[in-house]
Amino acid sequence: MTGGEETSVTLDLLKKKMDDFAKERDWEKFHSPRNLLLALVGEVGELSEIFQWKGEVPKGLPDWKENEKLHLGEELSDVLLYLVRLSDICGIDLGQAALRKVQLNAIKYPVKKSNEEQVDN
Ligand SMILES: Nc1ccn([C@H]2C[C@H](O)[C@@H](COP(=O)(O)OP(=O)(O)OP(=O)(O)O)O2)c(=O)n1
Repeated sequence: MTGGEETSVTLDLLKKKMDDFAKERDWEKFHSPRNLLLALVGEVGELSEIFQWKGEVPKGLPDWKENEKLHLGEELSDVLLYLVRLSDICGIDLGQAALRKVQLNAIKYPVKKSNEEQVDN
């Protein structure tokens, strides 16, 4: 189910691939923040359609056919690629921003406190 030659995929590599893709087609004019956001939301919709009406599905999707998983990978990728591109076009370092957010989450939800909350619930 691999679609590329790269062994290590980084956000920077995906950013570069999207930039090359747009430049080669002279599509940079279409990749405005608003257009990319709308494209991203559209792809989230396509991703949601895959799960729509299925009810809850077990982790790992053991009963799914290979072509269904391939399709899921494609829609997840569209979401990721537009998110990476939107971040780049907005001048946001997505990797650094996400790392910072993980740290903020840990401060907001300390381990001990969240364990106590689980017991309370
Ligand atoms: N102006 C565009 C159009 C497409 N893409 C790239 C990013 C996405 O990864 C993918 C989206 O392509 P489509 O709009 O053809 O969407 P799908 O691949 O989901 O096809 P469909 O909507 O027919 O299922 O192509 C892009 O960067 N800029």
